Amino acid sequence: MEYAQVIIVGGGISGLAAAKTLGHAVKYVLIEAQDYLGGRVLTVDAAPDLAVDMGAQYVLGDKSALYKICDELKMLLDDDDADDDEAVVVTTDGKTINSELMDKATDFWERSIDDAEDKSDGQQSGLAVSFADFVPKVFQRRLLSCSLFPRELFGPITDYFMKSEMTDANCISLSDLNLIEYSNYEDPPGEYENDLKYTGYRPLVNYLKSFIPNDQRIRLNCEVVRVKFLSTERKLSVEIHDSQKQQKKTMICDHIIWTTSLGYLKEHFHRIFADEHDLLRQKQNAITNIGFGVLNKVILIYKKKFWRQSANSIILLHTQENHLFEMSDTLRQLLSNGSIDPSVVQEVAHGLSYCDVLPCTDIPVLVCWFGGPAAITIENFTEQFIGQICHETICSYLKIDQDRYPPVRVLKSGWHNNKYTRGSYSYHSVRSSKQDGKQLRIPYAPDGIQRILFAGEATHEQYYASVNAAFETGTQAAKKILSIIN
Ligand SMILES: Cc1cc2nc3c(=O)[nH]c(=O)nc-3n(C[C@H](O)[C@H](O)[C@H](O)COP(=O)(O)OP(=O)(O)OC[C@H]3O[C@@H](n4cnc5c(N)ncnc54)[C@H](O)[C@@H]3O)c2cc1C
Repeated sequence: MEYAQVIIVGGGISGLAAAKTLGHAVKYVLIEAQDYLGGRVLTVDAAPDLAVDMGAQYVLGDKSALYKICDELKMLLDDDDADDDEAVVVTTDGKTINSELMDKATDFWERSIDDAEDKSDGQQSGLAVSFADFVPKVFQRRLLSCSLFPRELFGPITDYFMKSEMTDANCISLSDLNLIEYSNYEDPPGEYENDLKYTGYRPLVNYLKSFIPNDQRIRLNCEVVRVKFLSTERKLSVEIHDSQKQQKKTMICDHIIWTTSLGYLKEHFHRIFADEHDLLRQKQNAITNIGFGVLNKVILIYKKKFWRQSANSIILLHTQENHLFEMSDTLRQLLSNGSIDPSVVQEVAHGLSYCDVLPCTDIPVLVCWFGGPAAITIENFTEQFIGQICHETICSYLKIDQDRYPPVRVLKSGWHNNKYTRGSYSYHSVRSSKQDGKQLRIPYAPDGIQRILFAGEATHEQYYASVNAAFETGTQAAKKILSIIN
């Protein structure tokens, strides 16, 4: 039976950072269920000289260890003009809203979160407080107290901020987002969001992979399906399913660094560790309680820009609730070919509130963000169909003929249907607490020695849900193993 000192489960940023840290001296193998390395960091070629990220897109915190590496790899966009750019804010009937008004609303939203956080501090401890119970109400009171905002915009602006928050926090609904834990969240140190150049995150994955001494150490298309501690031998037995060869194989090791997503653990934890009752007991609540939501992108690539040259984003304010734009023949055809209920068009159109203009390229690219239930809906239809709805929604709000500038390519992510991810990243739900986070991180030591170390985005204490979290937890788990081995 093949033996390795360490088996790393998962070849996302956490697993790759662990491999880099273990270095040449340790005999390790990295097992990855999919056919590529990077996991939720997935860069695809969209056009000649343009790669786009279907997962993580920003480097968070310009004082972080991860940022330093990305900077050295010259991956970061040095966008001096970015400060002059602003959002195009437009309503259903094509009215443009002054972006300063949106800035004011953003300030109100942020202050409402602060107020709500202070208020929730005073709540009885142990009582979970949902984001939805406080923030939107406080926000609406602020809008009411300010004469700048027309009454008819209260609802659409609140709806926009709620959708943005659902997208950022990546929760199923704001009623499920734990306000107390939300306020305890700390961003990676430094400037929050930093854009990447046209190469996306790819150079980071290649850089981390370059530390793996030879390809024998990487097993792609291999899923770890069962783990058992052999108490007599004091070793771990790891059953692996190779989906290409359609073979099962068992390996033996001393330690595991486990980096799979929380979404994957929610589905498979009990099966994989069925023999390890203490471990099941230890982590069951954490895995059940901590939230794992879905965030998806639809990327529209155009030949020509049809939005304002200096716009860095497009915000759609849905001022007419049940409004549906006049569909083009192309969209009608796609609907009837797929026998699709037209209500899907409405759901997707209403779910779209925010698009980024990709700053790293002269090619016109819009990144449309979907959170909450619409993020799952869009996974069930083709790129062409969903892309066409996004395109026509944007055109209808901007009052542009939808046939004049059709997208030349559409890309769509599918993080929920990906069976090795089952969503995008973690958040604290109203059922979870700091204690659950701690339980998720705790290593498993059946014989008093830490045998299975848990790493990955969701196990970071402060800034879970980020690439930084994946990188740091993978690095730390490997350092811990080095200290045990040596
Ligand atoms: C749409 C989207 C946008 C995001 N935007 C940002 C952003 O802008 N900035 C940011 O910092 N973060 C962002 N994130 C979050 C960031 O991508 C993740 O936090 C990070 O990449 C997680 O890395 P990881 O190594 O912990 O997990 P993963 O990347 O999920 O790696 C785990 C790996 O384990 C593999 N695996 C699963 N099960 C098994 C098994 N049984 N056996 C073997 N292998 C297995 C999976 O295939 C996967 O490759 C975003 C995520 C998404 C989805």
